[in-house]
Amino acid sequence: MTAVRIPPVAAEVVAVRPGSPLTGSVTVDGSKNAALPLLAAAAALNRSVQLANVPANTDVETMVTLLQQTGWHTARPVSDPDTVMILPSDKSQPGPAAETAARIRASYYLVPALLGAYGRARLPWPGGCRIGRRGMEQHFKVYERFGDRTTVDDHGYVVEAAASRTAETVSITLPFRSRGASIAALLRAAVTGRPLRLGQPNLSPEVLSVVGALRMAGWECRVSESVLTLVPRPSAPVETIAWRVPGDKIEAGTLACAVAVTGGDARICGVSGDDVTPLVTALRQLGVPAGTEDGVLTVRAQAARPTGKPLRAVASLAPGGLDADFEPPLMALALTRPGTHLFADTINPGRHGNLLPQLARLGAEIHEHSSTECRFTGPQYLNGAGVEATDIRTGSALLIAGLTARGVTTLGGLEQLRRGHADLPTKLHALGADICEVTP
Ligand SMILES: CC(=O)N[C@H]1[C@@H](OP(=O)(O)OP(=O)(O)OC[C@H]2O[C@@H](n3ccc(=O)[nH]c3=O)[C@H](O)[C@@H]2O)O[C@H](CO)[C@@H](O)[C@@H]1O
Ligand SMILES: C=C(OP(=O)(O)O)C(=O)O
Repeated sequence: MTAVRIPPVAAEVVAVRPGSPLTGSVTVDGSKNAALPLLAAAAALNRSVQLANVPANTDVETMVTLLQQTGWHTARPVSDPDTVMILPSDKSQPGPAAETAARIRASYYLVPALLGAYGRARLPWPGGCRIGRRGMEQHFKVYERFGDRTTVDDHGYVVEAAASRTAETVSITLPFRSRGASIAALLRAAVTGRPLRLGQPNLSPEVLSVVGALRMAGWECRVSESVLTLVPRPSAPVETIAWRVPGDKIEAGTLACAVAVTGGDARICGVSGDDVTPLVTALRQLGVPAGTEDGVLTVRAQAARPTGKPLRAVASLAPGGLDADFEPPLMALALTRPGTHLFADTINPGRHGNLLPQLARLGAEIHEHSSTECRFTGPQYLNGAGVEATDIRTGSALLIAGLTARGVTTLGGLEQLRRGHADLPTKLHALGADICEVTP
């Protein structure tokens, strides 16, 4: 199959089939799930921020549009299109368009910036992937601890800023390590200037990149597993701040699983080793040699020795836990490896409901113990079929499965895949995958 590069927006499906082992070197984009809160953090500080390594996926474009709709100015230097400048709000814009905000889950990161600029935030319920209930009650508890008022209705929610100002420390302990609620607390503290003591914080790389950004903006931040504290420094710097979006750990993990499934050897560049440690552990458990050094994730599946050991992939919000978004690509890989493997994701309770029926179309036999836990025995030999990217990671997992499924696999629903990855098929092609974008 000839790989033809067509402008992404034109393709209706991606076709993929087995070919040679993937080899070579590829660089990941900046992380979508870190870029989204960093863009919102820039708006919350209401200072000039230069954010580098911003990925060109559609969720990030949506967030930039939301900033523009709510009065922030954004610019991309022609010489460096991966950099976005975010400039203070002119406070003359209407609120975000509900239909734009409803396209992504992460619109909730904008609440603190909107409270700082307008004293009020009205947003629709989180959109994005349909992967189960996405509550916000912990976000609301955070805002209420800052004295804000929250109200909800069928369409969404309203947060109104506290009427009175105080410099008192805000102390909150989260009942579970929610990433979204942790970032809400950090950004609300940044807007109000109030010291924060956050118990049971989420310490994922995405939260830590916001912590790093606030430190650069002059905040003192201490982090331990049990508590995170944030204190404003009396004389914070005022010039433009330069932040960088970390490399996309999930894109790196996805490419690593793709290389491994084909028995290839490749270098995946631009990602912090710490961010992919749980993924590397899972690859090794499946007998795939993998390691990280100096921002490069190396996979040497040509030397793989299937272990037959069971993989227990349980998504977790705990520090160092397996990010739920690593699970779908790992599942596509584990299907081809000997052993009886268990996958559980209670963080995104609708994910298995998306992914498993699509893998079944390729002939996968997976036993569902419950809606969030399943078990299967590999190796399984899949057959190409027409499948749908019903969420971002289901889409990327199906591309990995298509690299081994006999015949051709065609993946539709590309708008989901592109929400999270600007050009995953192009990166797979750069490693030698037999993949092409097809327009009718
Ligand atoms: C845009 C983005 O970065 N999304 C990621 C983020 O989601 P998200 O920001 O939703 O992750 P959280 O850690 O906040 O939430 C974990 C789970 O708890 C639920 N919850 C959260 C807060 C709340 O007040 N009530 C509530 O029910 C969420 O809907 C989710 O099902 O982290 C997840 C893993 O941690 C990833 O799989 C998502 O890809
Ligand atoms: C679930 C994801 O995204 P979102 O929460 O933005 O839909 C994801 O990034 O895989």
